[in-house]
Amino acid sequence: MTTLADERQYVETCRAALRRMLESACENVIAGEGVAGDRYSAERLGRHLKSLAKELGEEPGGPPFFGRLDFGAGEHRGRRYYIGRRHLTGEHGGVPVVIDWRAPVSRAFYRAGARDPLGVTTRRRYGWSGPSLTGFEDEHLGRGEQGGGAILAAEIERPRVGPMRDIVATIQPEQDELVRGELAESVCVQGAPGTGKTAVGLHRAAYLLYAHRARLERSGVLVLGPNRAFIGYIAAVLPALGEVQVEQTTLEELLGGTPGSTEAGAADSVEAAVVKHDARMAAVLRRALFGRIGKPAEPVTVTDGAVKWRVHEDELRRIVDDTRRESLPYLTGRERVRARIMARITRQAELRGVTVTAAWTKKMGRQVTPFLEEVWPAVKPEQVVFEVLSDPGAAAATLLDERERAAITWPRPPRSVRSARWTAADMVLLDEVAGLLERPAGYGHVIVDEAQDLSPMQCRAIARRSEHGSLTVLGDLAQATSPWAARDWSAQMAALGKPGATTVVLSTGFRVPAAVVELANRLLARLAAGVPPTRSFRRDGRLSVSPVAELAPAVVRAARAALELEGSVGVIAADADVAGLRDALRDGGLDAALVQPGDGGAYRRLSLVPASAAKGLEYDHVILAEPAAVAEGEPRGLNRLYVTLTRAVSRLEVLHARPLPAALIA
Ligand SMILES: Nc1ncnc2c1ncn2[C@@H]1O[C@H](COP(=O)(O)OP(=O)(O)OP(=O)(O)O)[C@@H](O)[C@H]1O
Repeated sequence: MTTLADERQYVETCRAALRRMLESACENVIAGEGVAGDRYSAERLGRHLKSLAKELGEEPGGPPFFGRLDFGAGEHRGRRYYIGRRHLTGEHGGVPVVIDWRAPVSRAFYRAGARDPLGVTTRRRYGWSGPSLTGFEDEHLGRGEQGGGAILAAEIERPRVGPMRDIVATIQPEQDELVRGELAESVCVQGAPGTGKTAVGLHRAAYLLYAHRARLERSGVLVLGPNRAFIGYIAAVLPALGEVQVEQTTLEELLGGTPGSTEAGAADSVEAAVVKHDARMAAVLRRALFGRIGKPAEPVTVTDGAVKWRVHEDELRRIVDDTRRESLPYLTGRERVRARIMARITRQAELRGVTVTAAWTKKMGRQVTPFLEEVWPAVKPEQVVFEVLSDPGAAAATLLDERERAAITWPRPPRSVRSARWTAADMVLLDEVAGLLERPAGYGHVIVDEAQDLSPMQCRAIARRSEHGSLTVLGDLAQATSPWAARDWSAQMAALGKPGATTVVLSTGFRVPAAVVELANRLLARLAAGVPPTRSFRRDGRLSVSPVAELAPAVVRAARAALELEGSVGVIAADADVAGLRDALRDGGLDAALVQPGDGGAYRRLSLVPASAAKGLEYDHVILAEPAAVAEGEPRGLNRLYVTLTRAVSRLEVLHARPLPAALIA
């Protein structure tokens, strides 16, 4: 047994360890900069040490640990470990004073229970107020006692005041199993709102980088979210865990679009977008690209000045046909044809006694280019998509019906490729062609959030980048709002290139209070998503549903009252109602940040959120203005309503001037 005073003393030991690590990292930066040897490794070492020094320097006041394990049996019998966000090295590089939460021994902190204590006699959790240790709670697992006490509940129920934070202190066993899953295994997580899918995905990235650092630093880890606002919300979690090398972006940006550019630029009709996102477009584009390959009709002749060498058209036809059958990327195939022609020419030259040098081969190879341009022409993705959207006739015949072909045809084709304005769906088509031309560089691991909304063509873009890596796919079929959304996970995982991947269901919610969950669950039957209802971990929270005479003044009053309380406030409304509410809030003297999908946004206590941008976000207090308008706003309006009902952490206030949607009335 240790007292609070002992534990506070240990905090000082940890802070001293942190200071020592910082000093030695700074010294090493200086030493590292003077390292002899090659400049590349000196620079790399310097960069690594500098970022370590910066990281350490940024966290001197933070809690150095959040838990403790006392082992009474097994490999660690008689040992005590403090668990924190990072290893803190002991004096003279001795036993660490704090163990990283990702280390193998820390697993017991998350998984041990009274039924299977994993050798742990006591698990201790600490409560902190800023940098000060305020208390602790013990579970004597060895004596069969288990129960998340007040500290655990307080951490899960604390008001949200800024962007998303890490959950390392309170990861639950079913979440931990996913976080520490094998790198090679792709997994799909179906989870109700607030079950921690996003949190699990981010912590999994941090865990994998710890467990497979060398490999993943080379191949890369990518986190894909639905929009910029969401990425802005989650962006600080991984850096807070010491991981700054994970690329976090939206699919749109990954494929070369700039945030929000498509809203400002060209847009598709729903009909056109639905066809462009259909898997058959992959076959259309393949045909449009590979249809360029022609039949050789004349021999290839090259000369070194003295002698002419020739490859006959029959031979050329065989080369082209054989290469086509190999199903290589288009440009690789083109170079393979060149190499095979050159092999024939080289053999002839050698038989004639010519000494074949690299310069000779290069010179002859260049003379094959006109033939290739004729028979296997180089092309850019823009050219292929331009042709298909100008006239899908030949490429789409038999693949798309007449109406579908008409839907994707440009009403007024741009004069040239260069003047074309591409829509978001076109960017996916361009990426498909780029992938047919050359294989893109992939990632070691890709984490895909809100994956239920991905189209078959978007899935292919991700599959191309994770062909040799693995995937963590996170989503909720009940929150599917796109016209092409997934209906079941096995098909979606197959589209993502990982057929047969396991699907794990999470159903305990950590965000939404029980009363709010009960209201949202009423919609589930109507959504026919085949997912189980959520159970809430939380017993706190408040729900009110109030009819009002006039919406805007009621929203302003509610927002003003909510700002008196602690935590963030989000006003969520149908997209069409946002402009009016914005004016009303401004006239009422309230400064609300407008959340836009394409914009990472600055954090303010009061946010105004169009329903279409609410996915993945959360606010302590949510004012949902006119649910009927949200439900009517789009074909999958009830799914959208389900999303908006599940954004509240502590309080949901539903205000309606019109009758509530029938599906919401029990
Ligand atoms: N084990 C946990 N301990 C503390 N907080 C948790 C835990 N798991 C999840 N949370 C919190 O619950 C909230 C919801 O988590 P998260 O956003 O990851 O859920 P989600 O399943 O992605 O939700 P949605 O489907 O609505 O996007 C977050 O604030 C997260 O920090």
